[in-house]
Amino acid sequence: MAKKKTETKKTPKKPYKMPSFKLSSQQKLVLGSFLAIFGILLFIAFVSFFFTGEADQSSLSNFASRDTVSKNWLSKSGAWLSDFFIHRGFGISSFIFSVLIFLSGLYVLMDIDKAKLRKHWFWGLIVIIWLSVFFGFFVSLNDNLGGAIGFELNSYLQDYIGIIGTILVLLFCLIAYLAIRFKLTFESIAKLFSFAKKDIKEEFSNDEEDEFSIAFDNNLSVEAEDIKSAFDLALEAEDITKEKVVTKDTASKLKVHVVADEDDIELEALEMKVVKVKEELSETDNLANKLVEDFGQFDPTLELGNYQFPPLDLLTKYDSESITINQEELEDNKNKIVDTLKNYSIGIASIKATIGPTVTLYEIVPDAGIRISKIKNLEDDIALSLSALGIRIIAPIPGKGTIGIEVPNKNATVVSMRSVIASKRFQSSDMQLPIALGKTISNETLVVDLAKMPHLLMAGATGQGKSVGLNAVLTSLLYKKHPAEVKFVLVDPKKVELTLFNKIERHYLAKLPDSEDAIITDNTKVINTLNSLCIEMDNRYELLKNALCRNIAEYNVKFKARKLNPNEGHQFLPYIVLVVDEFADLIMTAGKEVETPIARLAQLARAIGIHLIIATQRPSVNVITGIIKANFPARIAFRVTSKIDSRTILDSSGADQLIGRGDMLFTQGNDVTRVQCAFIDTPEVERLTDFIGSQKAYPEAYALPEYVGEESGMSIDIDISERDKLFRDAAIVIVQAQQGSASLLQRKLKLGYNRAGRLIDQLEAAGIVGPFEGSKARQVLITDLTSLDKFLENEIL
Ligand SMILES: Nc1ncnc2c1ncn2[C@@H]1O[C@H](COP(=O)(O)OP(=O)(O)OP(=O)(O)O)[C@@H](O)[C@H]1O
Repeated sequence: MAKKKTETKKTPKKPYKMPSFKLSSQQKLVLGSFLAIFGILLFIAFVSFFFTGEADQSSLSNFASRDTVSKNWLSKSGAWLSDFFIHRGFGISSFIFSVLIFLSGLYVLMDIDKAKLRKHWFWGLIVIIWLSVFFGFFVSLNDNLGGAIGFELNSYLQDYIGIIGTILVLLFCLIAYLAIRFKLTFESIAKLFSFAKKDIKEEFSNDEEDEFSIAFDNNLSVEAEDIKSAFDLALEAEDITKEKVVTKDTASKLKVHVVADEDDIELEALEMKVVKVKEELSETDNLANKLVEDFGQFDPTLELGNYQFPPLDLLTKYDSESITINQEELEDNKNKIVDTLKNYSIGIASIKATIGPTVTLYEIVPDAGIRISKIKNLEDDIALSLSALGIRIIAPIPGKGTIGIEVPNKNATVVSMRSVIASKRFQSSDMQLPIALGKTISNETLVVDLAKMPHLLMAGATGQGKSVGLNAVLTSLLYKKHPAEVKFVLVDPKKVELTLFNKIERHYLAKLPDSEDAIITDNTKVINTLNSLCIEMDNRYELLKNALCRNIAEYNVKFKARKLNPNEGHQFLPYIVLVVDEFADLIMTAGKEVETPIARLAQLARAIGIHLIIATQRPSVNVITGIIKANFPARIAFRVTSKIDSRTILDSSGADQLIGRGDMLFTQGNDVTRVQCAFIDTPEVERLTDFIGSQKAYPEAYALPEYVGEESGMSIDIDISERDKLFRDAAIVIVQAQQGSASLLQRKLKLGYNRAGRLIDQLEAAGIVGPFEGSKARQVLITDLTSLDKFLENEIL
């Protein structure tokens, strides 16, 4: 058993990745034209060699001397190269080299998929060798036909298998080549010979019957009618269901053997071979393979092919970055912890310190028999004795069997954005949406995948590092993702926090088609954007459904492999990250109208690549509601002022004991990790957005689907005859209460939300209530019941 366990623990070896050599467009132009021209030069030199080769023999030995003259059209170099390739190499087949080199140049110039080029080289080399061995037979005619290599290989083969053997080996190679390269089969050769036979058969069959190939026994001619009915009979006998459509293709492969008696034309036996129809799917597959072969995989980054990812230098290196170990402080804290615990008669078996960027973790193993809850209760006493804020006791540390006491360092170190972006963990991560959040207490960079979270909730009191945290998230994505791969929808009611990202509007932002600003600062517009995202979500689900994919990653892989037809609406789908700063403000002003689409997106959008990040400085239960919490398992808590706030965010206390300035607790649903958030200052964000913004961009920001909201003043035309039966009652309720709200109708008429909503729409169309006004109830346009009666009577007239 034990052995088994150790075996399973072995970490799998990482597959070796080939280094990729990506050439810039300029390099491609230089290399491509060099190869193409070199190919042409070789060709000219080779042609010339057959006229001037003999005369140039003597010049070859004096290549270095300037006085030696060569007759080759490309002079001494031409003479030398053609002697090397033709005379000493592969003979006449060396011409293929010049073609292959020229072709390579074209492939590089036009940036065509290299897989096809490799194929050309592979088969080209095989043909070169075969031809030179073949021409080796004719060395007596001209030794340049097969070249030295062809001659040597030929005579080598002859020494071992003789002339006949060599010819047969060459013949076999030729057949193998034709079979593999041109998919030649024995049947296709046989087909060539069967044309004459077919002509004879056609005499016995009319138009329909030439779909069958018929073999007659006893050379008997059977009427076409009979054959057809026999065929039908056979279909019935074999109980082939009607749905099985036998295509013309299949039918042509059907063979009906009819055995008939000499005097009687009755059919005795019927043998039928049904060839299965090829699945339609594999046909698109083959087409896709061919497309990929011809054009390579679809590259979504092609439109901004020259886009340069931001360099690390844009981010600042801070002086106080490296952790300095203050031995005195460590010793002092240790003594205080030990003494305090001793005062409560808690003995310690061992103590260990791990120094993090902002806090040091003291891990203690208490003496046997000590209750853990006893230590946990001493939190305040230990804090008092250490005279420090932000002490957190983790009892026990999950998975370790020790008790942790986190004590803030006197001099906290800054975790720079630069250091986390430069970390190997971030650079080599192959996550879909990697985010470098900061450093853990053991000083390791914490990199998480937003796509897996799948949404993130950030909360904390004001001034504790939320905005910096949001910037860190956005920066991580900007450093790792191409503009084609991710789009942001930014909502910033504070109007100042995210403005810098305006510069990258046409690279990375998404917006509604008719809106001017990509960053949404107006709360009423947020509702439109959220609803538009819901439409985008529904559209994407439709695309995924049609493509038979379960998630966006699968879909994009399929699209890149050219298995999805853009004419059917398929397109490469970028991830969409919705960032809402100050969520509380939104909920306060728009309430349900915001919560409903947010909840819908949070529940459903994970598979189709829409991820939400919402930040709030007011972590109260009416902002972070149950529905929001249920859909945001990944949460970040910066410092908050009360235990209740901490519980609201994390479902546990702890955030109230943080020290601020980016000190945070992160959870993805289970363990809570203390992390020092990476710090990025406004000038750094500015440099970053300037760098990206100065590059070539898309003509427009990514367009979200249009959403026509109720508040857009669109008049709803509803036919009187289509009105709800309760229309009159609803109108009376509304006019009596002088309050146009759907919830009032729900209560008074005991209706569901949808029906009440429809009634309000109809009342608006009739002109009884005014248009939608955000969170306020609609205005009632009719003042009393008498006017209402008159109004409705006039309507009927
Ligand atoms: N990760 C960090 N490392 C060091 N200092 C930080 C960090 N994060 C924030 N700070 C400090 O805290 C200050 C406030 O941060 P920030 O503006 O992000 O707070 P906030 O929570 O967004 O506040 P508000 O809600 O008022 O916008 C920053 O100016 C910075 O000095």
